[in-house]
Amino acid sequence: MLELVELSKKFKQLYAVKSLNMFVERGEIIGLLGPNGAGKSTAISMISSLAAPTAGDVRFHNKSILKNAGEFREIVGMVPQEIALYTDLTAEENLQFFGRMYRLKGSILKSKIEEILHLVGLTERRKDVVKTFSGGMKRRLNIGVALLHNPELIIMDEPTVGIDPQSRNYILETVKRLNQERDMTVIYTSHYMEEVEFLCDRIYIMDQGNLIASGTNEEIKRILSAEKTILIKGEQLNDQFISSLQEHPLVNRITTADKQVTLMVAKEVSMFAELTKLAEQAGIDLTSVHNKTPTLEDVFLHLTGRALRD
Ligand SMILES: Nc1ncnc2c1ncn2[C@@H]1O[C@H](COP(=O)(O)OP(=O)(O)OP(=O)(O)O)[C@@H](O)[C@H]1O
Repeated sequence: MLELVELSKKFKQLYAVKSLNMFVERGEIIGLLGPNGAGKSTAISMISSLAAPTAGDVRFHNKSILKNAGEFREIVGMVPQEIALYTDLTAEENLQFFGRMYRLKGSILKSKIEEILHLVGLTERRKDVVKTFSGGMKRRLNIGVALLHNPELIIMDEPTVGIDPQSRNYILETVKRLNQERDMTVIYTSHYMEEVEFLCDRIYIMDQGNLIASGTNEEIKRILSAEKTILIKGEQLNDQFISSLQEHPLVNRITTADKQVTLMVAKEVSMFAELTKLAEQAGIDLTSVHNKTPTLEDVFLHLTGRALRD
């Protein structure tokens, strides 16, 4: 359905996106995962024909969208990171306004608005002006606007950043429903790996403009088949303990967070006795040590040596 071919965008000396290849089949939910600045927004601005590539092509049903941007916009819905709504208008008035821009009118527009208000859970707040809405409600309405013209493909740029957990769950469930009930194809960007794990059939992981891994959840996690992750918890994990692990020959990688340390070691390595000894030497108590099921976050750490949320 959609194919990116060696797609690149350069800003002065910096490649925001470098030679990105990607394909999307009809009915898939594709995740584009990466930390801030990875190039996700730049990639989807090119996909939605809002920005011109420096090199490469975007093909939709085998046709370059670079030459057919107008036609392509009719079949794609874009949910930008920034909220694009009129805050002095009500939810319903916003939908009417954007609906007319898509040349919808009369009873068709009316029933479409009913359907969308219901879909994004805002029927009861339809008459309220948008400036009284929470961040999550604004984002839900923003998604509604992108769905007005029945797009075949919807592209969402980090739609859950900075909103309350309830709205976040609502949005995730709505995306799933759109996909399952209406066979909508979705490209979903995020730096939350758990969202992408929950939603997506296939995932592309980007870092600093480059594609560093792609595949299904399981395929990507198989990258870690030679390693395992150990999660260590303790009340006072001091500098001595952490540096003894950083310098340890059996430890491939380490990340630290409040009261916990995560190690990546070769699959066959058992660190238990070693950890007890190092804790004793550092004069601390460990509250728990256990092997962790790998996550996409671990894959990212493995591939880049940095945490996804740095
Ligand atoms: N218009 C621009 N001019 C110059 N540099 C830009 C421009 N837009 C993006 N960049 C740079 O390109 C890189 C990729 O940015 P982009 O916004 O695509 O990343 P992202 O993965 O979407 O991150 P975020 O989650 O913060 O939106 C960054 O280094 C950014 O500073």
